[in-house]
Parts: sequence; structure tokens; C-alpha cells
Amino acid sequence: MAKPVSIEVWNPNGKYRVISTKAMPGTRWIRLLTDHDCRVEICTQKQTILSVEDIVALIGDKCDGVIGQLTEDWGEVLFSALSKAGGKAFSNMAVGYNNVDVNAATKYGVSVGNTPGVLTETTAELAASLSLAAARRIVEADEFMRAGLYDGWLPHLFVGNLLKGQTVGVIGAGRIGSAYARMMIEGFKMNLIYYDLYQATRLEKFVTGYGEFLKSNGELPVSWKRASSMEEVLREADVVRNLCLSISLHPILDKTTYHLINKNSLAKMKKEAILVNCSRGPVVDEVALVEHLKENPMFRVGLDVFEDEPYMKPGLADMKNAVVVPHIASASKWTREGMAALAALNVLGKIKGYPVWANPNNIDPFVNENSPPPAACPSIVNAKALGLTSSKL
Ligand SMILES: NC(=O)C1=CN([C@@H]2O[C@H](COP(=O)(O)OP(=O)(O)OC[C@H]3O[C@@H](n4cnc5c(N)ncnc54)[C@H](O)[C@@H]3O)[C@@H](O)[C@H]2O)C=CC1
Ligand SMILES: O=C(O)C(=O)CO
Repeated sequence: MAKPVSIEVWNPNGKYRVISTKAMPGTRWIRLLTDHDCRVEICTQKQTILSVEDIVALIGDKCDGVIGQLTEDWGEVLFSALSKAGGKAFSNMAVGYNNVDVNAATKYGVSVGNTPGVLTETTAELAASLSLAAARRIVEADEFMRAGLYDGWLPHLFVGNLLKGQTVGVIGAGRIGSAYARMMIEGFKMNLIYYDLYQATRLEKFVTGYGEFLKSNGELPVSWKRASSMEEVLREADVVRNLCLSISLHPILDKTTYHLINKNSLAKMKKEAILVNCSRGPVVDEVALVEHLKENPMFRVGLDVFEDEPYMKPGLADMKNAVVVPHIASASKWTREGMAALAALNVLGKIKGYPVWANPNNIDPFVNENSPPPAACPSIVNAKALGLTSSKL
């Protein structure tokens, strides 16, 4: 028998019982639910990562929907428990849903929501921050200063890399990868090489237009190239004798991207390159990465995500050429409140039988605090498999 799990309750007499496995930022998401006759129960348990047993206990005998977190293992056991409790709605408070067995959810008739769009720019900004921090050795320099080691300007002190005019490589040029690419191109006049399964037409058009603008200003234009494989992005540096300085990873995590960056791919990268990962930890073989960092002191990484979160592989914490932050890429107030609202609306929409929003790339109407959200589920990843109707709004 699992221990009872502590909760906080809003609108105790609400007809629909909705659980959130964590407290989430802001109160708009709670209001959106309580205004629609939901009793909201928020888990207040102290431990950061809830076990499957804890969540089964939270679900109990009657539960209409759950908002869960990316740290939780949403598979057969939980979807079966939710379905037995009468629940048909689940939403991750995240755009990534590699922690969710979508087939199991579909089997039990449970919709799986996620929170795209609202975190695109915030996540891209953190990837850009890590690129800069790694290129200019900001964390190392900060530690040096605080340790009282600075005794005067020196020509060789913390010399790093200039980004301007170099090439940025993006693996996974979807929403976040494209936003990151634009920041680096517009901000630092970098050329782009990207690899994705699909053509990033809007991104290509942007780079072409920006290149023309720079040219008309008498400046060197920027260029883009779509690589036919990830290896081509890594190799590009040697081919054009142009330093492919910074490579940022933004694909989803699935079996095609697991350990995409491994011993072999690291060996193909320039010794002075920068690698940034704001996608999911297992996209990089972290053991191989630690070895590579040891052998190549000028190779630098900026990591927001780790293979076995919350842990780092042995040796990583000691590497001066690694900047590490605890999975905070989407951590701006606006974004986190928006993610909470989208997750709540995914669950509410399914409970109410609303259709699914037709364009998950434009979720603005759901995060606008000044007007009521559309009567639709913002983003349901198994909508098609469940035969849910699409919103005409
Ligand atoms: N560190 C953090 O806090 C955050 C991490 N993420 C991660 O970023 C991921 C991407 O998010 P979005 O850009 O919104 O998703 P998206 O779906 O717009 O972009 C993902 C891109 O990856 C591409 N892709 C899929 N398989 C690939 C492969 N084998 N090789 C190369 N590209 C491949 C897809 O075609 C797509 O363009 C999420 O799935 C999530 O795991 C997202 C937000 C915050
Ligand atoms: O949304 C996601 O996928 C995250 O990793 C957290 O924002």
C-alpha cells in the first residue's frame, strides 16, 4: 500500500476532479479549471520526483484528469489507473513527452496533451546563453574572480571564441531550433547549417532575406545550408575551412535521436567547437562526452539536460570546459505560467468534450490573460489516434 500523498485542494465541491502532480507557477491555471466546475488537487509532497505508486495513490478511485510532469513515468500502470478512475485526460506540463507512453494512453482512451510554442523563445534564449557562456568562458572567469585570483589584465586571460561570421549548426530545426538559429544569425551574423528530417522553409527564407539586407548595407551576407545528415553538419567545418563553431541540439528524444552525439560524432567535430544541449539528456552519450572534454580542453559544452537527471555522469562536474545548468531552459515566469495554462486547458478541454486546436504552432489565444481562452484543447498529441475532432475556430 502506498503512503497517503499530501495535497492542497481548490474548489472542493467541483464536479470534476483534476489532479496536478506538482504546484505550478501562477494561479490562472487553477482559475481556468475552478471556473469550469473542477475540484483541483495539487500534490504538495516534498520529494521532487513522484514515484508511479505515489501517482496511483493520488489518482485514487475517481479522477477525471491529471496534469503531470516530465520527470514522471507515464506508462501502462498510470494510464490504466487513470482509466479505471474514470479519467480520460492527461497533459504533460512540457512540450517534450518522451516520458509518456502515448500508445498506452491511446489504448486506455486517454488524451495526451503537451505545451508547445509558449516555451520556444525562452528555451532558445537559454541555448543562446549557454553558447555565449561556453564561447566566452563566462563561468570559469566568474569562479576565478570570486576566488580572488584576478591580479590584473593579461593578453591571454580567458581567451575564448568570437562567434561573429562563424557557422552555427542546428540539429533539429523545429520551433526551438529555428528560434535559436535566428537569434544566433541575427545577433552574431553567423552562417547556418542545419539538419532536420524536414525542410525548415521559413528559417531558410529568413536567412536569405537577412543576408540580402546585410549585403544592401555593405556588410558580409549570411548564408544557410540544409545538410543531408547530421555528420554533414559536423564535417562541414573541414569541407569549407570555416569553423563550425557552435552546434546546438534541438530534436525530440526518440529512438532516432538517442545518443545521436556519441564517441564517433564527437570525433568529427572541431577540437575548439562548442556543443549545446537544451533538448533531452539521452540525445548525447554523456560518458563519451566526458572523455571528449578531458581529451580536448578547448572543446566546450553548455548543458541544460543530462542523461540520468538529476545526476551527472562521473567526471562531468569537474570539467572546466563544461557549463551546466539544471534543466531551466523554459524557466521564465511568462513561459512557465503559460505552460501551466496550456496543460490545464488540455485537460479541461477533454473533460468538456471540446475539439482540438487546429494549429499547435499558434497557441497565443490560450495564453492571453485578457480574454477567455478558446473552447478547445490547445495541443493533444494523440488526437488523430483517438479520433478527436479538430477545432474550426
Ligand atoms: N531543456 C528544456 O527545458 C526544454 C527542452 N525541450 C526539448 O526540445 C524538443 C524540441 O521542442 P520543439 O522545438 O518545440 O519541437 P519541434 O517538434 O518543433 O522540433 C523538433 C524537431 O526535431 C526534428 N527531428 C525529429 N527527429 C529528428 C532526427 N532524428 N534528426 C534531426 N531532427 C529530428 C523534427 O523534425 C522537428 O523539426 C522537445 O521535444 C523537448 O524534448 C523543449 C522545451 C524546453
Ligand atoms: O517542455 C519541455 O519539454 C521541457 O523540457 C521543460 O520545459
